[in-house]
Amino acid sequence: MYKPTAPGTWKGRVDAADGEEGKRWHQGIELLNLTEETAPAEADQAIAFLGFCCDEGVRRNQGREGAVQGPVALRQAMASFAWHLEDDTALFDAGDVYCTNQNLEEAQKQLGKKVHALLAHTYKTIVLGGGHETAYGHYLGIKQLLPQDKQLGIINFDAHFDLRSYEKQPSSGSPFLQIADDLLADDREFNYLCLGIQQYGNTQKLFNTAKDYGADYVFAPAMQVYNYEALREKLQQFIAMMDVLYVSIDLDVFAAAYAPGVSAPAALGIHPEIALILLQEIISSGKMLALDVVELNPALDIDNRTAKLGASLLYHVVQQWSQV
Ligand SMILES: N=CN[C@@H](CCC(=O)O)C(=O)O
Ligand SMILES: [Mn+2]
Ligand SMILES: [Mn+2]
Repeated sequence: MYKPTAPGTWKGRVDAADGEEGKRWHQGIELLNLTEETAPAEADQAIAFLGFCCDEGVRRNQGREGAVQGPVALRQAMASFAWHLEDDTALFDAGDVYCTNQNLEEAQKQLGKKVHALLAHTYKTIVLGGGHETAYGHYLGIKQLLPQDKQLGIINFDAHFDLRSYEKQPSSGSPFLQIADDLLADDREFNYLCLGIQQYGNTQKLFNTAKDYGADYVFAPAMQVYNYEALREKLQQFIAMMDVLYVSIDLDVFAAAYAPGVSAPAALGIHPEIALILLQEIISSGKMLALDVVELNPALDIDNRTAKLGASLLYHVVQQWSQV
């Protein structure tokens, strides 16, 4: 269910004549094997990628399968990024958790264990999905690190609430209701802010569930750069009440022109620019503990456009997160 990344996986352009100045991510990233006892991160700033290779959530949610290839495509899209990280920063690839035999529940538990191993050893964790069922596994790892008196804030860039019932079975449509119920059972608050919601993409039932659980949200049409001050204000108010933030980026929040490679593309989805600006706000708070990028379906992508968008957002996340 877990495999470390094989040497040679990260490959790309080499500017040999430029020496250290020509360095790219594939030449700087270090492989981390989580089957062995995890050692504390030695670098001041250690950022680790962990893949969740899973189609089962999307399959159960009547979606279009292919998210299992998400981590592979995101790594490829990141490999040739120019290296501009400070000397105190180290970048790691901690391998992949696989969903086997359609056993989503077990795969999520395994993901939680690996996330916990990374966070407990001071790695800043970035999970590469997988469908949005990735979020519940990610959360299972985060919650073990969360002191009882700390408020967890969840910020989800998504066209969808993903608050579907999991009574029959969990899926990519249910992770945030699972998280909510888990937090509430533990006498904690469910603080959930969804950015980029499509009214046409969520039934009345989902809006009612969002209301019942006190979820806050911004509709996709309001996610515009001209509306930045109002968005910033809302975000800052949310962040101010939280101690720790978990951020999830569902690539289907973006307009299909930018993100065709997802199970449920949004023709009127948001522009990447506003997400980038808001991500910068979030990271600069210094409260972000973990982040994931989910729902990339490389089989439906066009010229790796969606993979490159996810990867480029991660470039900026890594660049900024390593400095806070
Ligand atoms: N991960 C969640 N996905 C959406 C899919 C919507 C659709 O297929 O149209 C959801 O469940 O709401
Ligand atoms: Mn989602
Ligand atoms: Mn979505």
